Amino acid sequence: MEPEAVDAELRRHLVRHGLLEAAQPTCWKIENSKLSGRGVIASRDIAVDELVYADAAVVQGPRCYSKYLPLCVSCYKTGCVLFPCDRGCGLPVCSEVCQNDPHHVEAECAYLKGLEPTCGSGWSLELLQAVVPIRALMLPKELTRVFYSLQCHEAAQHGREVDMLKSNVKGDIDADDEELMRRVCRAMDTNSFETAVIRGGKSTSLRALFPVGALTNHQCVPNTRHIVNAEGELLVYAAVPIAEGQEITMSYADVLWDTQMRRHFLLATKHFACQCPRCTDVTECGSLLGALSCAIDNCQGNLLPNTPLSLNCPWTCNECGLIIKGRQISSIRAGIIAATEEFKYENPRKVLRFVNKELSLLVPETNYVMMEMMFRIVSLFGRAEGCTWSELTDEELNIKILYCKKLIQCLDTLNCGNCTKKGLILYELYCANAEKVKRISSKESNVCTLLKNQIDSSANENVLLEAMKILKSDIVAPHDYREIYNEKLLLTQKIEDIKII
Ligand SMILES: C[S@@+](CC[C@H](N)C(=O)[O-])C[C@H]1O[C@@H](n2cnc3c(N)ncnc32)[C@H](O)[C@@H]1O
Repeated sequence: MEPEAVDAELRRHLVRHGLLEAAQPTCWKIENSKLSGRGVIASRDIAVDELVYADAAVVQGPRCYSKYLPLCVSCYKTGCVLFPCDRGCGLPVCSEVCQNDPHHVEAECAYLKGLEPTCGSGWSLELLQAVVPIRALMLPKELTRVFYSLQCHEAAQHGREVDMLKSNVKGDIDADDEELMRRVCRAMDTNSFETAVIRGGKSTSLRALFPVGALTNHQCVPNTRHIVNAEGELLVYAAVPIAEGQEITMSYADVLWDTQMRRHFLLATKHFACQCPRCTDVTECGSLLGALSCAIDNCQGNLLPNTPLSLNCPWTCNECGLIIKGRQISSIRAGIIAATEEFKYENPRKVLRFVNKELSLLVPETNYVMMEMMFRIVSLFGRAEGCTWSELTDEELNIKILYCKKLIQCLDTLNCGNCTKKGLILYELYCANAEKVKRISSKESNVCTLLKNQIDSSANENVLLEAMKILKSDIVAPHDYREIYNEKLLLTQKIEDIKII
């Protein structure tokens, strides 16, 4: 579909959801992109932190990976007792209320019952994975049209949900329904976003199709960040100032991954070979996220790829000039990744021991695996079982603060601006600083130290404000963040009310 027609379709979608007034100007337009196909282009200068667009999902539901399942098909609760829906649709629910929820009864439940699931009195994980394309069948015509305006991966694996559906029911599927469901699967694999809902204080990962989001192309240093709010809307903000005519981009991969990791992921999941400025730069914008330690004794240099876009190129040390073949680099990388996998999901203290005793001997501190481990320690110190705030030693608290600063420095070197990851790390830094101030206040009686502590405490409030400016009402932020955010929001509203009175 031509950019102008897609632009009009998207505007109708946003107006239908009350996210745009008819004829209201926007700071974006859909045009042909220099990156690929069509893209979202800035129609005027956009300031940092300005809302670029808010988008509503056309369809939302369980992800198609058993890792994120099972869950209740109605409320999406996980980690609870699930039982098969009494109506015999073959899907799991967690309560009578969920079983009788009209959204479930009138949609996937009615459709599946008609097809006679083969799981008998049980429920099927495979049918649960097919819920999103089934839900798309119930959408009004103007919404199914959206799926035909989007780019779609054509490979055979995109549509396995429909294959799973067919092998789990006795009845025949209407040919038109199958065609639409396969289109939906392909469109979801190309364009869907990971979203989440909070149930029982825990977040469940879901997938959703946001049409304007689906037109937003990728860059490894994107100029936006995005959050999903409690209403399930996608909110896209400028992470850096964006000039009129520039393409609005987001990252489909983790910004802290190195070039090989990101390019491999993008090729495998989104079927394109990224050639953005970061991917072509040997140092990855100076971050050295891909660098490996030189193999020569006492050499402090870094091994860097000669031509980063080619997977098997030789790597050269930037100090001593040592050249290592691409094949050897691949096996070194594979060894590091395998060693890391073992510790990745361990208790954070074990991760820290691994970082200090093993990883630091294998890779320089700038390497992305190191960053990944630091991020894990930062996210879990203060929260994980056995490592709650009162259980952390002073030394561990200082390590958390140090890692927060290193991670922020890396994001700033990449020029990621006010990206979501920075917001999350700033919040962790705020929490760790606050704990440190609390500890000093309870131990000290020296007036000068207490005064300095008070100054540190008020400076720390600015760190919290910075984090809040970025994360806003993001539902995947830690639950204690969301509590603080809501409290501050309430306070601001009260002050506004007083001003009006
Ligand atoms: C969500 S769509 C983006 C919109 C798409 N350009 C269109 O015209 O509908 C994702 C697909 O766009 C393409 N794409 C996005 N960013 C790209 C980039 N930086 N370089 C090359 N292709 C890209 C890839 O084919 C990817 O699978």
